Formats: sequence, C-alpha cells, structure tokens
Amino acid sequence: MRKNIVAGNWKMNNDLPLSEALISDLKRQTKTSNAEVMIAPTFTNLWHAFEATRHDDIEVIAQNMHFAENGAYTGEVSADMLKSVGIKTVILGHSERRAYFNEDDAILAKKVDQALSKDLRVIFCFGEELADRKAANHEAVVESQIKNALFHLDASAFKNIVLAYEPVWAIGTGETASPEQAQDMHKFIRKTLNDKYGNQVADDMTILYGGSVKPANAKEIFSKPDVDGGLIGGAALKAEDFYAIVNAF
Ligand SMILES: O=C(CO)COP(=O)(O)O
Repeated sequence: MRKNIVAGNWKMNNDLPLSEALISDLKRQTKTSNAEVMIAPTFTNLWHAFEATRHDDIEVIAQNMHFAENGAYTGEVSADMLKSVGIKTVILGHSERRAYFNEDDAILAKKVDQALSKDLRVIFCFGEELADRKAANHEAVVESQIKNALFHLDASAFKNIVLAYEPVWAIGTGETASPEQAQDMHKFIRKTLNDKYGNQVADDMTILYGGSVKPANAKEIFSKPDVDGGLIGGAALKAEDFYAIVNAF
C-alpha cells in the first residue's frame, strides 16, 4: 500500500550526546499528519536511538549496509547487525554513497537482494546530476538506475521497497526541484514500474522526493499526486523544522 513517509537522513552528523538531545526534542513535537516518521542516525547511534524511541511513533532506520552476510569486510555493517539493534528499514543507493564510495548499480543490486532476503525494507535512492538534466537526459538516467538495481526482482519484492528520487543538484544546495519537476519525474517513475510490473506495483509504490525540502516548500511538494513523502537531510537536524515537514501533509 502506498503510504506517506517523511524520513530524516542525518548523514554523518550528531555524535551520541547530540543524537540523544535531538531525539528528546523530536519526542516533544506533535504529529498532526498521517505520515510515517523515520530517522536515520549514524551506525554508532542506532541502538540508543532505537531504545529511546521504542514507545514513540518514530522508526529508526539505517543509512547503509554491506551486501555480504558477514566476514572480512573491515569497517562494514551487515543486515543481521542492523536487525540485532532493532532496525527494519535501510536506505540504499544514496547519491553520496554512489559518488564518494563508488557504489554502482551492480553493488546496489547485491545490497538490495541482501536486505530483502533479510526482510529489511529498502528505501532505494537514485537521481540525476545537473549535467544530465541540462542535457535532458534525466529520465534516461533515472530509468537506468532503477532498472539496473531493481528490475531483476519479482513484483512481490516491491512490497518491501520505497523509492526516493533525489536529484543530485538539489541535495544540500538549497536548490529544490520545483514541485512540477518532482511530480513529472515521480509520474515517469510510476510509468517505468507500470511498464515492467503492471499497475498494481506502480500504484502501490511509495515514492519520496529528496533535495532541500524545508518547512517553507514541503507543503507544495507534498501536494503533488505522485509525491508520497520526503527524504530530508539538513532540515531533519532541527526537531521543529523536521516536524513542520512531517505535518505538511
Ligand atoms: O540527501 C538528502 C536526503 O537523503 C537531502 O539532503 P538535503 O535535504 O540537505 O538537501
């Protein structure tokens, strides 16, 4: 079923004391919308964050994981490790992972497979760079990112996938895709799913937009019919701003 989700990706921000403080602030906010609320702290804060929100309407999710079961992968974290600290959802394919850690479609396909085989829900991120959009190549880029990492899956696997369109040029830049640009791309993504898997998968898919979503622009972006929520970076680091976005539905 399609849902409204607002997920805060904290990226590499907040050590343990700051994470504790932000979670206390988040717990003081009031949710007036039907959106599911998620926060993605860094690995070292996951257990504390899970414990601290156990009785709250906030899901703690992970920013990344490795594709292997376990073994000699220094510095990496496995699906089982995430599950053992209460995590049920993992972000994969973020543009920062793609750009700085060389995660390509083939690696991401393996990560998606591993996460799904462990019953983790995946928030799968993708999006074009500025040069792609200037060359009017944005739809082709997004289509290939989705196809290469996900189209080996059965239709039933998509129940555990949420898509997040994050145009690279709008991340952390203060430049947002216009609500129309977001809507056009989300509609195109749904059509791409429809062409391969039919309208059940396409209509049920939750598609988030990410890239400089702020309290001031969230309402207009979320009002678009194919935008089901947001993946929020900078504005997720302040509880009032984050809940202003959550409540923009
Ligand atoms: O990358 C993002 C969320 O994953 C978006 O970040 P900003 O909201 O800071 O642009």
